[in-house]
Amino acid sequence: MHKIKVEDKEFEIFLENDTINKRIRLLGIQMNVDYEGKCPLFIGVLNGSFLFMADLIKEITVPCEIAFMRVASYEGQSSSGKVKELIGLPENIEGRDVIIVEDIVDTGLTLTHILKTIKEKKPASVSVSTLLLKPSALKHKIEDLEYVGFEIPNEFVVGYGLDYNGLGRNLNDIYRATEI
Ligand SMILES: O=P(O)(O)OC[C@H]1O[C@H](OP(=O)(O)OP(=O)(O)O)[C@H](O)[C@@H]1O
Ligand SMILES: Nc1nc2[nH]cnc2c(=O)[nH]1
Repeated sequence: MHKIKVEDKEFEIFLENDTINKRIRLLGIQMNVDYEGKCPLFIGVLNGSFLFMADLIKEITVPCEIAFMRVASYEGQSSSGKVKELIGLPENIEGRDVIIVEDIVDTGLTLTHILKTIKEKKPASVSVSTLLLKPSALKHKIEDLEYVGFEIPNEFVVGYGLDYNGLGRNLNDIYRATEI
C-alpha cells in the first residue's frame, strides 16, 4: 500500500488522480447536458476547490463564467462548528444559474451557510458540485447536491486541494489517514 507522511500524520492512497479525472469527465458531461442553452456561473469555494475547479471547467463546453469565494471553518482535523463570513462572493448573481464547487462536504455546515447566503441574492438556480461527500458525517440536510464525485467513509482525507494543517494540497492523488 502506497503510504505517505504529511507533517506528523501517516496517510495511505485512496483515490488516484486517474480515477478522479475519469469521474470529473463524467460530471462535466452531465453538466453540459443539464446546462445546454444556459451560461452557468461556477463559484469555487477556496482554498480546497482550486484543483477540482481547474479540472472540471476544462470539461465544460457550454458558455460559462468562473468566480471564487472563501469561507473557513476547519482547524486541524475537526470542525470548529463555526462558519466565518463569506468573502468575495460575486454581487451580481441575481438571475444567474449558479453552480457551487466544493472539494468536500463533511458535516454540511459550510455549504448550508453558503447556500442560504447565495439564495438571498435571487439566482435563477443553484446547484452544488462536490468532489467528495461523507454521507455518514452529514449533520445538515442539503437538497441541492446535484453533482457528487465520490461518496466516501467518514475518514480524514488529504491531497488534490485538500489539506492537513495547510499541507498536502499539492498532492496529485487523494489519501486517507491511517489512524484517527
Ligand atoms: O461540511 P463541512 O463540515 O462544513 O466541511 C466542508 C468544508 O471544509 C473544507 O474547507 P476548510 O474550512 O477546511 O477550508 P479550505 O478549503 O481552505 O481547506 C471544505 O473545503 C469545505 O468547505
Ligand atoms: N483535508 C480535509 N478537509 C476537510 N474538511 C472537512 N472534511 C475534511 C477532510 O476529510 N479532509
